[in-house]
Amino acid sequence: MEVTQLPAPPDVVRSAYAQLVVTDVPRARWFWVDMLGFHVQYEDDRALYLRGTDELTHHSLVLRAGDAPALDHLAYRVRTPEDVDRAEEYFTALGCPVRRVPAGAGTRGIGEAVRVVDPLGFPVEFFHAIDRAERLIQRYDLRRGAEVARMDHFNIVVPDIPAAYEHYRALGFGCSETIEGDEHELYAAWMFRKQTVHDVAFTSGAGPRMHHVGVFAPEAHQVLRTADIFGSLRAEHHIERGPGRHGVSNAFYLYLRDPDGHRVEIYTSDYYTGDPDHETYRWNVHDDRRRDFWGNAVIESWYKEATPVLDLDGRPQPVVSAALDESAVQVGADGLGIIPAPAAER
Ligand SMILES: O=S(=O)(O)c1ccc(O)c(O)c1
Ligand SMILES: [Ca+2]
Ligand SMILES: [Fe+2]
Repeated sequence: MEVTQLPAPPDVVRSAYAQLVVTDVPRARWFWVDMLGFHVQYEDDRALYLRGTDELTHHSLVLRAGDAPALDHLAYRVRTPEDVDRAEEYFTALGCPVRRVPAGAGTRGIGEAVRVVDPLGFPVEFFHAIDRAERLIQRYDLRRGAEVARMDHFNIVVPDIPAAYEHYRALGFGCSETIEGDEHELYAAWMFRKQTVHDVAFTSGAGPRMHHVGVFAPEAHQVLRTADIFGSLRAEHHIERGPGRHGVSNAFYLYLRDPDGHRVEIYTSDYYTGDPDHETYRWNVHDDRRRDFWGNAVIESWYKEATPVLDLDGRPQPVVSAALDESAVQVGADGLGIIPAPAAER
């Protein structure tokens, strides 16, 4: 049987923005602007267009009003206007739902774009043109809370990690780290186009669902200060996991849940991955330093809870249950309270 050649994939530069549905815009503004320190590039009573201090383009997060919390779409910036056409051709050839979004007809500040439901069931936009924005990098007088610098990555919940890995490999993403079983079955993977640990990562579970957006803070100090601020304001119930040091990525982290339950990670101090022969670092699922380098337990809600995603017409996508469940793997302190015997002294 003739193997049909897929057209060239779009040249993805980076994970660029997420558009989330929130049920109360003023409450979301308190969390994402007042507490995390995102800058408001544009707002009205139905939506907030936000960006971090280092971001020179219109936004990296859109919060729009809706009846139920959901991911409206993830968006990757592509290198050229022609890559928007390549995205249309590539995902059409894959048999995915594809919709052209003319400049001005979609998300404010974004030019010509293509939206697809990708093979993993996620609503994803590919765009090149985005409005420039005022340089805020050295406006220390405007920094607040977590002092969010930029959007760093998307983490998505998928029932089939190998399928997600193959899809993003075909899009030209590198793989910086994985979590694997004793027979090398894939439990999680971190993949990149920009030269850091990841633009996208996969958590095993019922999907398609969005696990979290990861936002970069300048240093560990901001991560700790964020936890202190939430504590000071009797908002500590928004803290879900951390602060801590990741095994995978080596980043210092804190996970929060926003008023609609959307998960956000305040993340800093990962590493460079830009050399052409960069090698994947592989963790064993039984290594209890993989998710927290100090062995702190991963709270069950972190594995189980995630945000529903919409199709191109705004309808919630049905989810498929996972093949592998990392939280069920009998490992050290991951919520099972079983402290392993000390590893043999090296
Ligand atoms: O918990 S993990 O160390 O696996 C991890 C590493 C990097 C991330 O961005 C993350 O969300 C989770
Ligand atoms: Ca553990
Ligand atoms: Fe993350």
